[in-house]
Amino acid sequence: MQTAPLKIGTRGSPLALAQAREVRRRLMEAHGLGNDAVEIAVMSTAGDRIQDRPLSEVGGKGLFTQEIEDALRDGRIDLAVHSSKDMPTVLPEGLYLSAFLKREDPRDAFIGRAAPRVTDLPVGATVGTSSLRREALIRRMRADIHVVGFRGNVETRLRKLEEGQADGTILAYAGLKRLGMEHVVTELLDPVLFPPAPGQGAIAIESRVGDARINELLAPLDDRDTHAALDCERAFLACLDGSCRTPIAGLATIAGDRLIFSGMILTPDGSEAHEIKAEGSVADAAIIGTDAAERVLARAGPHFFDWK
Ligand SMILES: NCc1[nH]cc(CCC(=O)O)c1CC(=O)O
Repeated sequence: MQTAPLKIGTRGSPLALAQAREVRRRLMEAHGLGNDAVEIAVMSTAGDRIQDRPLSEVGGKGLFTQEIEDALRDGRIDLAVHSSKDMPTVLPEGLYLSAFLKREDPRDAFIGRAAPRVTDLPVGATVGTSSLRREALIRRMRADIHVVGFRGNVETRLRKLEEGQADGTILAYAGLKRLGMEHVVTELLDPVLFPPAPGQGAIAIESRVGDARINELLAPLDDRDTHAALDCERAFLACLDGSCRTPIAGLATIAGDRLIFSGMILTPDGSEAHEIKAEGSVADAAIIGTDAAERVLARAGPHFFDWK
């Protein structure tokens, strides 16, 4: 019997396509499927069309997912591939993140034009980024640095850097690696000083709750450690602030059955930062994240959000 091909929905940026192809390859490999058994459907989202304003101003993370999630709910696609980092903490009714591929290096990378390392940049140098977290972290390291807005996909941001629109930029090392562009990196940033965004470096697969056929096909792609780390990081994020308006960092690592989490919240100018560490059993991943969020909020105190 001929069954219909599996349809993977994705955005059309080179990074999104590389991630969708990775999932397609893994699905074919896990189940011995032929070339025409898995198709990739490219979709445009509002987030791809709005290029001129920071996303934190136009309405946040759902902008990159809504059109794809509509197609998933309608059955036009069977699964959607996303960067975990771009996923809202609350998903539409009936959809869930059913699998996470083994995480790539979660660190941020500095790409310097004026100097290879952040600490060597001249006084008053400019760094291009539209991420509130990267802006706050870089200003925490170097309050003299000026941040200029850098939107667009990875290639666009590197072109802006090349054109001299900034002295350096910061991108996820994972994305550069997936694009085969890790050679542009001039410094890998220490995750203690420069902690990544929750979910950074992990590819998430979204599917329909109760779609047994698809969810069984996805099960062998799911990496247990990455899944636990993401449960913890996303619980931390969900408890702190669903929106993109607060600089938030968080990274969980797994050692056997132990989960070690480190999180941070900052004011947008980096003048105030509050760190939190937590550890526990992998089985309690989400509880550890929620608990860390409650503790970091208590530590920050009621005036932390005064800048809002
Ligand atoms: N918001 C864009 C985005 N979403 C995921 C990645 C990188 C890949 C990843 O974190 O898995 C990027 C680009 C970047 O931050 O450099």
